[in-house]
Amino acid sequence: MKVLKFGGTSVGSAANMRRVADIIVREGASVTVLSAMSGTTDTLQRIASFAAAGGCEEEIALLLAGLKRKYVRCAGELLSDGYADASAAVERTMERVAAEAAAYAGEVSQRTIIAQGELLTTALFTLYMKERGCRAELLHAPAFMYGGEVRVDGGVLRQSVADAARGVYYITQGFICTGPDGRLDNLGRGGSDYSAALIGAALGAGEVQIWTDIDGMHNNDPRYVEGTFPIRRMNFDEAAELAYFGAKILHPSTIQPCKDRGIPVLLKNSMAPDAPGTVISDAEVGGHVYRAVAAKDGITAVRIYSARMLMAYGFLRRVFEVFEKYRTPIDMITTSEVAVSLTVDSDCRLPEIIAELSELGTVEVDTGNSIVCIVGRLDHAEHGRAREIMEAAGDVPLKMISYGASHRSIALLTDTRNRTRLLRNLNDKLFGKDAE
Ligand SMILES: Nc1ncnc2c1ncn2[C@@H]1O[C@H](COP(=O)(O)OP(=O)(O)O)[C@@H](O)[C@H]1O
Ligand SMILES: N[C@@H](CC(=O)OP(=O)(O)O)C(=O)O
Repeated sequence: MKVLKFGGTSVGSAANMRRVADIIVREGASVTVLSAMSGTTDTLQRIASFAAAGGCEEEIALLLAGLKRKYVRCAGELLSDGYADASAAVERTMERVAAEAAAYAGEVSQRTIIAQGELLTTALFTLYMKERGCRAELLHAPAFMYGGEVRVDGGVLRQSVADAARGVYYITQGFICTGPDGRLDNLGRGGSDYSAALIGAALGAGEVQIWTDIDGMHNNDPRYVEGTFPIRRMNFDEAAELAYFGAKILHPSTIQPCKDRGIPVLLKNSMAPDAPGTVISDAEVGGHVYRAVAAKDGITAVRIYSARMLMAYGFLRRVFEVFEKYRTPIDMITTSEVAVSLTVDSDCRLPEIIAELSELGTVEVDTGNSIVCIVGRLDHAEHGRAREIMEAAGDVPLKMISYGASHRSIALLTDTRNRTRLLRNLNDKLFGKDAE
């Protein structure tokens, strides 16, 4: 059984959706997970923000009209028999978003609004599959996907896809789920990859395929660095480190469910389906020491100075408890005699966190940073690795270095203004022309 996921760019137009349908049929996909057409979730998020601010009816109407045009045009180019159903679905969705925005009731409305992109895209695409003569069925992901302590109701899911072996193509939404309060919720931005991995794991799939707009995981971020190349095979742990530290192609939580069940993950290009892509599995991959570099922006560094830390135990526990209380994960951490520095990628609870940390010592907050992570076989017993990396970084100022927690990665913190230069320096020095 194969589970395939297509990202927003892969379903971003009628032409791309046709390509996606070809791939689904060619691969014999049992379950297909779709994101919303590219740009939709951002627009819905903006509508929700305007609704939260209040008094922005015009802005909301303008955004809704744009969305409606995009979906109606797509339906027009894609469908003939199914067009009337599709445009009725578009109309209903726009009305629902408008009503939710008008009666905005905080986070619950926000979640409902941003869920509509996946719901509409999958509805449209299922109509198209049917029009092509395929036996396609639309599955409502929140019926089996749960957020909070994320889980899939395997019983409900297996029952829902019972006819997969008889050639039915099941289409479902990535990203969305039922929240702990029983209402529509989501798995966080970019979460459709995670949906596919969870569904694959729950069904014991033979393979999870993540289809995007690039030929697999590259050795560096192609948005900032020229001459990057795809990595053909990766180990689960390497891929997890890269996704965690920013490789945008993969949501950070995607690898674990597949690793737990030993299910290979393939990263493929929907614009070039015959390109080999990247295979991620539990096989140890030999070869070059340095595998890839990734960057994550929007990082805030928090430093806590306290003489009480000197020779004390229990201090770090108290610091961690504050982050735990506000459900804010820590990415990097370094300590000195009287200070601890750590980084977070979410600043939504930062005011409360800082207020509580201030009871432990003097707190300094430094925003606008990036983590750049080098992933490879970084055997700590080998001579000269750290020097090699530092020399490659060159004169880029580094604010924190995290080395030693894993044999697979070293993470560097720098001001985001230096991120591209650091990525390029590392690319030039750590990856020779013959690297893959
Ligand atoms: N290491 C990397 N390898 C491949 N792509 C990367 C990497 N880092 C960043 N990217 C970017 O990620 C993009 C794909 O992002 P993604 O969110 O998966 O798209 P979608 O969900 O629309 O399919 C690529 O177009 C590429 O620019
Ligand atoms: N549509 C959601 C979920 C998602 O995963 O999208 P994509 O696969 O296009 O990154 C988002 O934009 O966050």
